[in-house]
Amino acid sequence: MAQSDLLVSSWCKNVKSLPADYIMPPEKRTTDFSVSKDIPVLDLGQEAGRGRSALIQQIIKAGEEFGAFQVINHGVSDDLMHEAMRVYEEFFSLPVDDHESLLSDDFYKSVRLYTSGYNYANEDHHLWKDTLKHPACAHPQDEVVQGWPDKPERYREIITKYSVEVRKMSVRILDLICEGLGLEEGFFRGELSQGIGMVINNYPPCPEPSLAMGIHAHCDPYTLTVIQQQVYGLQIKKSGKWIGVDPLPNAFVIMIPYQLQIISNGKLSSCEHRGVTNTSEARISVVTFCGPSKESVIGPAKEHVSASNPPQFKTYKYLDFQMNYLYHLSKKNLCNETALGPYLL
Ligand SMILES: O=C(O)CCC(=O)C(=O)O
Ligand SMILES: [Fe+2]
Repeated sequence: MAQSDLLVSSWCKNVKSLPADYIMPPEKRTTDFSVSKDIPVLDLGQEAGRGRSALIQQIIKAGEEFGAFQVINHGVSDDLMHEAMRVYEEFFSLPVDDHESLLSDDFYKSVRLYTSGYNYANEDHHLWKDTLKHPACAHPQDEVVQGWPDKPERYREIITKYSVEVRKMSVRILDLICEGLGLEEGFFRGELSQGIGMVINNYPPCPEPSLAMGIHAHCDPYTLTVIQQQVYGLQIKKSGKWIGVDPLPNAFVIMIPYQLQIISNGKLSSCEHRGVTNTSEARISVVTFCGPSKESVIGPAKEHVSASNPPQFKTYKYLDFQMNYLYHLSKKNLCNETALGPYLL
């Protein structure tokens, strides 16, 4: 079948029940769709005034307890967030012919539109989503923009602005985390946050959400994950229980990925998360991340290791971590044991 015919968005309107290969086995289904107000909502505006040290404490506490928090007053304008979401709504509504050049089943391609998970051909059960991924840009002049979609017409203009602004906010949050963890100033600037990218997921309305899955439970491999959403669907796991993240207008969800857990020697928890679908509204999640460059050497920071607090993780090259992560993702057995196991001491 042509790649374009596989996109969920190209055929989902014609089905009233879930095709057999989208029905998850019972252990992979989700029965809990409740939204929680517990996940901390932090006001980044406090940074400018006397609230800075309180903000840092709130970030570290949320990172320890939830591995995630939401931010408001973060410096990215409401208009730009709105425009970016509009661009993605338009992108995923384009006729499939306009997507032809982006569609690919080669998971090594840096710019790629694909359906379901990382490796469709190898899946027993498909995910109810289509995904676009590409590198992000840190400056308006970055050449990566030339490889991005050129439709809708405003794509490159709006997403360049968005990517630059979200990157600024991410570096700001990483600086606050750096201070909260007592690391050397600028610890995360440079190679630990140089690998930057965007993943945009489109989950069309689904006839049977309790049998389907949007995205399986996982932790991200990166240094920091930023998510924009306006429809409910993101859930995080806390103390063994799944809780839904309330989609607040103009807020970003910030998630702690594996590298922050490892660098902080387990003080911060990486956030296990998954995506569920709903019957009535398409959901788009705009994920912007920063990760280490391939050659970065990573391990618990010296400030978090002592005789009474021995290192929990080995020191490794990020490329090695990433390859191991992708290997298990493609083998359908990605979980904390397989992603972190080889790096545990
Ligand atoms: O759709 C979401 O909110 C989560 C997406 C996600 O976890 C990912 O793309 O890694
Ligand atoms: Fe994720």
